[in-house]
Amino acid sequence: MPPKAKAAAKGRAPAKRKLAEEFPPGEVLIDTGKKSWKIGAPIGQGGFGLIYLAEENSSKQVGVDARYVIKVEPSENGPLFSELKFYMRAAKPDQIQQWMKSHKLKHLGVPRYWGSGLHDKGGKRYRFMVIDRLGIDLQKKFDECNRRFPRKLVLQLGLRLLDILEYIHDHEYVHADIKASNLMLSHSDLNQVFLVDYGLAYRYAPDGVLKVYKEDPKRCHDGTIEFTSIDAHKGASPCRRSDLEILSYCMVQWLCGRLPWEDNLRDPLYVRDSKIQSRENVSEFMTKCFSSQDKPVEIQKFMEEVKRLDYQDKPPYDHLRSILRSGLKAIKAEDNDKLDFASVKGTASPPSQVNTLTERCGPTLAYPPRAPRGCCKPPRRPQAYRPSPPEHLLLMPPAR
Ligand SMILES: Nc1ncnc2c1ncn2[C@@H]1O[C@H](COP(=O)(O)OP(=O)(O)OP(=O)(O)O)[C@@H](O)[C@H]1O
Repeated sequence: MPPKAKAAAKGRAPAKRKLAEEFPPGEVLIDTGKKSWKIGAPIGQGGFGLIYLAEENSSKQVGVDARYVIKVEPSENGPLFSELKFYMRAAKPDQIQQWMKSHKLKHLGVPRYWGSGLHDKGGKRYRFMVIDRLGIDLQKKFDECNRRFPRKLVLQLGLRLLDILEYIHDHEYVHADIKASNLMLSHSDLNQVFLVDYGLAYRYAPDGVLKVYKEDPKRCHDGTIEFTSIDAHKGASPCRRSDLEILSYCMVQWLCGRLPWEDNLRDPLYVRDSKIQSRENVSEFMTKCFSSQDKPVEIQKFMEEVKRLDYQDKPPYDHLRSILRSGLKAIKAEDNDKLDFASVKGTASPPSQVNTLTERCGPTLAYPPRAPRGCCKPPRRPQAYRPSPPEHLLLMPPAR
């Protein structure tokens, strides 16, 4: 059981992290490279901090079409610090540009990192990070589409994610929390999708040295319960195959609306065992999720391929891409760079239950919290369990 859940089970409230207080529009922050940034309206709230619209500092106010956002957290909070290290190591604009050129990609959905620093206000110290401003997240799109995405769209999203994962894996990181609410469309181009929230990203191969498999009972079930990998359920640090396993659960949920274990997310051992059973018999798992005429053969092949991977294996990205492309071919579609979110005809799946880890850790709110049209309650957003980073990490100087 994770520490926070353990505290809750014993009737103690989990230790609360401080939220950044709201800065007024016009506040100027200076990053470590001496570049100054002006803050606009807050547009998002995560578990630990706020996200503001931002622009390079000038005499103008920051408008609604700002190109950047600034994520701010009290400096002693760990999550932004770990995320910042990922961005500094792997998301510099030149680095991404070079990769896109060498891999002949028109788009790579990793938000660019533009700067970071510390800002003092009212006797308090805040850490901030400047990244690309993005638009709507795919969980909202999924709910708008009656919790089903068309097959073509799912395969296209799978292809985009394979590009993203190959890039971040090549830069020594795994994401470990892929899900619709962590996928956002570009603010200016609704055909571009980005993977965000690197708060749980893990450096699985520091300086090229792969971590070895080791189960830690204190870390069991890290991630978002419905999608997290079997490795994470067992308390092992996430690896490349974990990201691909999570992606396959996401694709299945987007296609059929609901994963078989969503009826009992309160029981992490039940979820773990259901996933282990599914891996042992992928064909039976597919039968649980799809009717015989709707069964996407390519997803089954994808899962069989992922199942073959050992903990330290490098995934066969090209082969996995070719499996998803064969699915597009089977429905006479091609990957034409357009993401079409038209709803799928059919019955909507009932909303999934709230998971216990979420309830115990306390949900994070969208800012401002918004209900979908015709609904009085916001739909449940799958929540990640975030372990506190070790103390020594909080004291480390930022990565170069
Ligand atoms: N680059 C971005 N551009 C625009 N909005 C963003 C961006 N990144 C995040 N947001 C918005 O801010 C909200 C909070 O994002 P953040 O990454 O801080 O979340 P978090 O702390 O990881 O918590 P959670 O995963 O629960 O949302 C997101 O839900 C999203 O609506």
